[in-house]
Amino acid sequence: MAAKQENVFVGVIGGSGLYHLDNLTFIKHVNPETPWGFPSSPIAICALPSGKQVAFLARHGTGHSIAPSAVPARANIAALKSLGVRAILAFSAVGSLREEVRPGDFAIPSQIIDRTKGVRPASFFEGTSIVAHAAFGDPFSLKLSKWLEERVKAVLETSGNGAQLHSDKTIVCMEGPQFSTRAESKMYRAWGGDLINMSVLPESKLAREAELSYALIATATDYDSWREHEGSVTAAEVFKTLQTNAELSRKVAASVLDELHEAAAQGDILTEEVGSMKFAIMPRSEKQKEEDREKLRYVLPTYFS
Ligand SMILES: CSC[C@H]1O[C@H](OP(=O)(O)O)[C@H](O)[C@@H]1O
Ligand SMILES: Nc1ncnc2[nH]cnc12
Repeated sequence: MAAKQENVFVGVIGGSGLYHLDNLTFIKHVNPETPWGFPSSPIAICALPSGKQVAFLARHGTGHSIAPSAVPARANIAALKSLGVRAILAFSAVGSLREEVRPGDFAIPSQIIDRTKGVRPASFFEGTSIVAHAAFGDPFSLKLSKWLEERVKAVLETSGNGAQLHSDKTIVCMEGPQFSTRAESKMYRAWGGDLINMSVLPESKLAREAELSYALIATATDYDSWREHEGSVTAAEVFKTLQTNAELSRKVAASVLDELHEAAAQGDILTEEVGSMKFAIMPRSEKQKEEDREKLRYVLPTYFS
């Protein structure tokens, strides 16, 4: 088990365009080797102006060298948990499937539609002799997401660039790396999808298995490929807004992390995830291999000690 970092209760996962929280004070890098390998890149332990510390992880690596399908999500979540993280604030650059969610706007989704292709290891229990079925009806931490809404809205209102916050949205997670066809984009809208990305799964599933609170701040960069009289999304289009969104994301992070650290330390917004796996894991049997129990102890010490 990696060494817990004294008083690090909040982890931030940066997506495309957000590779550093350079408005915070860098302290050190830690690079825990987990039973599922190393995280996308060394985790930066950063200090807030108050001195409180947070962990920052670049989902695609700081040089954006890791494609969506290859993100070591199990190592990322396990590494953050091993540091003592209890709540994860994840950022993601997303496509918008709704007119009202404009490029430059932010959204806090509440639901996910899985359009990944099953090529991403999506459970810590995969390949072990232990079976577990995590509850995932509400894929994001309801209390953490609600807690974030007003705070993120307040930052956007003072940002001056007209960015709005949209809540209670459904995000489609596709495999990629190519963007959607026009037909797929329209299909996702018909299914009730509001946003689209390539990275929220299995990250959110693994956070739930590890009993971590997890919320996503989606930052819109394009209208995907559903608008009749417009070109379909291109990386160039996405890149136009990435930096502006990243700057605003850093302001959001700097604004909420101090209070979130305190809340996470006290556990008052974490109760819904802590203990959620207690009845999800099949009862112990002689068929469960000790080496598998040891592996899972890394993320769920309560149940496998
Ligand atoms: C650069 S557009 C596609 C790419 O951007 C998003 O990454 P993230 O969610 O980590 O911000 C999307 O999921 C794709 O990985
Ligand atoms: N249109 C899109 N589809 C998938 N992921 C995205 N990230 C940003 N824009 C996207």
